Amino acid sequence: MAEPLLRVESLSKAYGGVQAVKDVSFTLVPGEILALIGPNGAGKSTCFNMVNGQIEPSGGRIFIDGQDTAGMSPRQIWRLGVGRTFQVAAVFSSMTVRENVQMALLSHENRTNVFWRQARQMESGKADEILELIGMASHADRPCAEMAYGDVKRLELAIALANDPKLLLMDEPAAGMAPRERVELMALTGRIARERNIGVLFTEHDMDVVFAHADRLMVLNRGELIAEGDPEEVRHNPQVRATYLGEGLVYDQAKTKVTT
Ligand SMILES: Nc1ncnc2c1ncn2[C@@H]1O[C@H](COP(=O)(O)OP(=O)(O)OP(=O)(O)O)[C@@H](O)[C@H]1O
Repeated sequence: MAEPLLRVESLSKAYGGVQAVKDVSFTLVPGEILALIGPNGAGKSTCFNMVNGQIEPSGGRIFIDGQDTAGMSPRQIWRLGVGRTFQVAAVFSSMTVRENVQMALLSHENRTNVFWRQARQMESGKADEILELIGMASHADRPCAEMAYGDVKRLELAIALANDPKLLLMDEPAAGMAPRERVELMALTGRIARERNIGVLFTEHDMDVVFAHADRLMVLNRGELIAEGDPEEVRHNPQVRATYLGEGLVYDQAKTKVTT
């Protein structure tokens, strides 16, 4: 069988006496949208940050495209073709939309040392292609400081795409966005991921976003993977229902609305 894009084997992380992640294993194939969900403190961010190299695992192994990432820095992992977006959008607000994407492209090619005057001329065609892809071509010359938060989050997706990722890690991509914008951002991400065969691993608290856009879900509780499957399987899993009901969350109301 072909090597999955991401293979996680028996991943664990302990902080002193706190076992944040326990023996978690899963795979992700190209073009697949995989959501990692769970109540607060379940271990989602810890898992995520082990995959992107920010946290060193206490045990287990992570393979990206068959390559063991043990001992690699976040930069080395990024170079394997791993793009990421953050809970709080990270863009240069003093630059325009196009300049932000140009910087990301130059960074991908290790050319951020060129003078900015020169850099402005470089990669503008490719930057415009990416902006076209995410529907922001008409915003190219706008300073980021003037943009609405939803547009900044879309730009962040463009920056992650500049690295030509095989794997995209999205930590609560919809946090802080209006409900309609959240659904639109994930629909856009899903479309691009399927078109370009990019595997996406994302964490999200908004169950509308998760159930509408994930191909597959994994549920963590107290560091352990308690369920895995397609949205319908996970929705009807008794252990998952008990976990979420314990948190005061009900997610099977009309249109998978979350109420707390
Ligand atoms: N640096 C740290 N030192 C000690 N304990 C930590 C540290 N980081 C996380 N933890 C603990 O590990 C557990 C998992 O935390 P983590 O942030 O991964 O959960 P999460 O599912 O991402 O939560 P949230 O949804 O609230 O972001 C929690 O009990 C948390 O308190």
